[in-house]
Amino acid sequence: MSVLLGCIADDFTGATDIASVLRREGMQVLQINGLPTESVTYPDNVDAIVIALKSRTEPVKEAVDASLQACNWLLEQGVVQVFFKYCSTFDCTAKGNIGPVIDALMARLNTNKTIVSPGYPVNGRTVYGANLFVLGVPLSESPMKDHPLTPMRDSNLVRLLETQTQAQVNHIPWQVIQTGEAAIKQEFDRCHDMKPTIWVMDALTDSDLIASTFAAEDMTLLTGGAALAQGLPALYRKKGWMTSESSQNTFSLPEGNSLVLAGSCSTATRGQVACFLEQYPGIAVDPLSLSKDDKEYDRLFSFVKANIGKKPVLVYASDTPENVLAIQQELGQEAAGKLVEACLARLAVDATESLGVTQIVVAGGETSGAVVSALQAKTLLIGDPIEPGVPWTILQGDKAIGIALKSGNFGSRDFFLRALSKDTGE
Ligand SMILES: Nc1ncnc2c1ncn2[C@@H]1O[C@H](COP(=O)(O)OP(=O)(O)OP(=O)(O)O)[C@@H](O)[C@H]1O
Ligand SMILES: O=C(O)[C@@H](O)C(=O)CO
Repeated sequence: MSVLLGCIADDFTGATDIASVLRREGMQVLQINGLPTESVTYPDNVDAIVIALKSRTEPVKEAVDASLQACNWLLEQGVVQVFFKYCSTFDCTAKGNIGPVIDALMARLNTNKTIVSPGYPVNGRTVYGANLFVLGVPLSESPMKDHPLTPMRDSNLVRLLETQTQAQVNHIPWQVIQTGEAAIKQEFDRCHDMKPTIWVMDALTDSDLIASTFAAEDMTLLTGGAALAQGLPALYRKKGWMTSESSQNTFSLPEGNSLVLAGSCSTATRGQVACFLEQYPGIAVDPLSLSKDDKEYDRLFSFVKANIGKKPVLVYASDTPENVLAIQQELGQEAAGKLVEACLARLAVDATESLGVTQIVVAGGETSGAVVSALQAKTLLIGDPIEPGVPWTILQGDKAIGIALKSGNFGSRDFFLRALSKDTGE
């Protein structure tokens, strides 16, 4: 059997996150950026394909259509399970897109049951009593309440989902989950409803997540954060679908200059920006000037040009919630986001074309989507993780470019420095 698992990720950092988890557990993984085109080919030994969409904040219909197209393509490749990967902080808007995409995928896969499990213990995301916690703080009291695009103001996953899905939403408490696979299966079996049903799964530890995937072995659709996927390679080995560890991709980062582009305004990214600036040069984007004419872009590019070389350079739009709000009130939330994303994406293209940049670290999922799309690489090869959930990858395009896509909230304070001092491969 070849491709076993097909993942549909709603943003690009989320895609490299789940790809990295599957690779760590011994799968050969291919990441496709955007919807696959006819020209996409892959080796026979690929076990899992991750399709990176930029559907988290798109209008519902567009997100559903793109997810269905991705699902159809994955089914054509013969996958046995489909995994809808969303953020471990359940990032969504009031309208979706998590619920509507799950509904559409359930209908497409002709199934009436799935699970929702965003927990990611190693990165501090846990679910208890159907409430999502970030480093022990309820989601709605965590910095996610001020996210520029998807402010999360409710921590209860059942309540959040009920406003977004047509399905029945049930909950399996941790007291059941921690007793293991058999008890969880009994919970699933108690439901004889023909109505589509989603179970929100509590998860405090990796073992809880692994028990959940084993209990859900017959479900054709799984949904959750990247950590939920960690048990799948072992499950597939148990079923005899995967016999051994696949040979892994090995690569060295291409020699050249390094650029860090930060479009995330998360607390973690702002700390990483401050840490980087203690040692290396960086420049802040001024979104208001950017909205007026090209002078702001020229200022940023000139700074990068003047400073890049032996040292890495940082360009960041990351700012405090108050300042971001002020910019959004002036320019509009979506327009401000797109403007900043387009600027950082343009810098990535110009720096790789004319400043010898071959290593790029991007912070932020939407920002990563914009940068990778602008670099026009259809596939990514996944390397070793720099920190949990953030691997180095190599863009498969005309030029070899190493790129690390860091989820806004991930990484330690010195993440950018660690990323740029680390080579990858086996
Ligand atoms: N100063 C700013 N003013 C307004 N919008 C900004 C500013 N800086 C960044 N943005 C926008 O905020 C959004 C941040 O989203 P992004 O997904 O890149 O980061 P994140 O949400 O922290 O990361 P992740 O999705 O991986 O958790 C982007 O659309 C970006 O362009
Ligand atoms: O799950 C996470 O937190 C990340 O993979 C992500 O999706 C950030 O955008």
